[in-house]
Amino acid sequence: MAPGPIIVLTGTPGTGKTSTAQLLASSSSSSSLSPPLPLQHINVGELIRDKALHDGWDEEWQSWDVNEDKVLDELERIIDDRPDGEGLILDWHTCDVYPERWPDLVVVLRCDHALLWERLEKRNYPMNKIQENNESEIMQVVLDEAQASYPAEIVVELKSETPEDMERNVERILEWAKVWREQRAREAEEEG
Ligand SMILES: Nc1ncnc2c1ncn2[C@@H]1O[C@H](COP(=O)(O)OP(=O)(O)OP(=O)(O)O)[C@@H](O)[C@H]1O
Repeated sequence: MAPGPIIVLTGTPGTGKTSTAQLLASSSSSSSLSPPLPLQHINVGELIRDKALHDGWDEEWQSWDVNEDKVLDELERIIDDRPDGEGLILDWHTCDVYPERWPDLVVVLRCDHALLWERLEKRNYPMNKIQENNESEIMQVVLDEAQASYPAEIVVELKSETPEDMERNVERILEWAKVWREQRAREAEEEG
């Protein structure tokens, strides 16, 4: 069986990547598709912390000083070693570090900036980080980054402000994955 799709799920911190990726992964494994199309959730931020893919802790920004080469090597291992038929969801607040050939779909989650401010405040983010992320969301930095890094036809922007938005987004991505697999199977058949 061919490998499943690589879905880059990105957006400003707090837009809902991890919540969406968790729902997407669990919905994909419980869906009635035959054969199944499981999507494994990779929380890249957690991977960086757990596997020390960084060069230390930045006190001012309260974040890891990410070592991109180590991150890419680790992700490449995960991509190569995944079981046949399994897709991946790469959940991270940045997306331009991946090689262009990796993603089959790039989803950029968007959220009203006032709502984002509240979400980050609830998480006790330091003020400089709340402000930076808020400005970044207003200026659509992550969307611009995605559009500059990947072909327009694979980049989609989805609103993620309510639980209903999240459910709708998960349904849309699952539907996309199903069609993506059907197209791949047709192409493989044509190639003989
Ligand atoms: N669509 C949504 N509707 C309502 N609440 C949401 C939605 N998406 C996320 N949230 C809430 O916003 C907060 C941040 O969500 P989440 O951790 O998924 O964001 P994130 O983009 O992964 O953040 P980070 O990049 O910092 O990991 C959580 O409390 C979550 O429950």
